[in-house]
Amino acid sequence: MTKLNVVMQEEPAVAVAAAAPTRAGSAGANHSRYKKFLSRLDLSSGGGGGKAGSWIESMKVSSPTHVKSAAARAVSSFASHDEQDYDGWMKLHPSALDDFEVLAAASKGKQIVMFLDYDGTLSPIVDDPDRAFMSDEMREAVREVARHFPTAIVSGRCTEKVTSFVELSELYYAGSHGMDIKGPNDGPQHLKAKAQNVLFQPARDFLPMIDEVYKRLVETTKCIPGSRVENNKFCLSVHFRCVDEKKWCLLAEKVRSTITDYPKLRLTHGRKVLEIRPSIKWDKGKALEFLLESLGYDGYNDVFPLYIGDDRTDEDAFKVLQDRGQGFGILVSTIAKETNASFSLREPAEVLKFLRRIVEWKQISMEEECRV
Ligand SMILES: O=P(O)(O)OC[C@H]1O[C@H](O[C@H]2O[C@H](CO)[C@@H](O)[C@H](O)[C@H]2O)[C@H](O)[C@@H](O)[C@@H]1O
Repeated sequence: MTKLNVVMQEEPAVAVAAAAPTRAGSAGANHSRYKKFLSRLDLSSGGGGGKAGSWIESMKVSSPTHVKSAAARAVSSFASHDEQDYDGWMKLHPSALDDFEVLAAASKGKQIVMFLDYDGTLSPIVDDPDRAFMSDEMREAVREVARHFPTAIVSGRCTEKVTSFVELSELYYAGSHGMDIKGPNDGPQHLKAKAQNVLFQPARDFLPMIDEVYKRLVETTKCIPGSRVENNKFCLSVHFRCVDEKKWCLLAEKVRSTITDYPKLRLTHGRKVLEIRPSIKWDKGKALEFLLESLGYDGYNDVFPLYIGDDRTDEDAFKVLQDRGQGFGILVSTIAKETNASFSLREPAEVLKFLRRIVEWKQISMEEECRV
């Protein structure tokens, strides 16, 4: 994994503190507030802590005083602001648009299977999670992708919610961070036939517990303006995007004290969101493997999975691809971040361009094959 001047997305201030002394004052304040917030969660110990020690670790890595790796120093020694750091990072994680030909050549003769995260990948990040709609252009691009390649949406949201946003019945959906997998109801015949078998819910036993914790969290956090608890069926999201930073520690404390009573749950985090989920060995990476197997591609060398995502939870899927040496992960990010992805795209608008490009490329390849 590349070690760089790593920052956690949604914490640009930390990066700024490292790179732009002029803004270091407010960045430093932000950073220490965030550290306090994390320590309130006491994530490194049991009682719902789970793997959150790695969360604390990533805070340390993103700290301005963290000693950079040799690679990071080589890349960023000349850097004096964020954009230069990003340019260095881009050399290691090139744009999937600029290097499209490289990516396409690597997939030549192989079956591409497309995996797409939803929030921050297909739809822009907005304050209200209920209004994170994808554009009609994006929907059309995903529809076209699914006409050419088996396609799955892999999201932290519950399957019903993300399906209602995407509105394409020909896709696979792996909601609740991959804990609720459904096959297409519609679409090309070859997908429909295989999809009949696809319905997997490894955390079914947790449903009553998740419901109970949801009610408790709604109650305990209601005094914190802007906070919001989202029931994602097999997991929960506690949003703090609209919470005054001064109240983050209080929110953290309330979440921590609630889930201490549930040692079978663990806490992770995403973009201004705390995520509570069952402590089972299941994540977006496992969901990707499950879907590849369901599609009949297990042990099949000529498959080329592409996974596009923006969040920490997508790293599990990038890691699976890296370990299998198959396909590529593409990270959506405007900042340099530690990642297992090979390529990058800056934002959903670039994802749209990439999806259109890959369809166009596939159509041209098919025409060429017909001519031969
Ligand atoms: O795996 P994803 O599809 O990326 O889902 C992850 C979380 O996404 C949503 O929250 C994020 O997007 C919201 C809308 O733009 C934003 O307000 C929030 O701050 C982000 O964290 C979703 O609401 C969560 O339930 C998902 O876990």
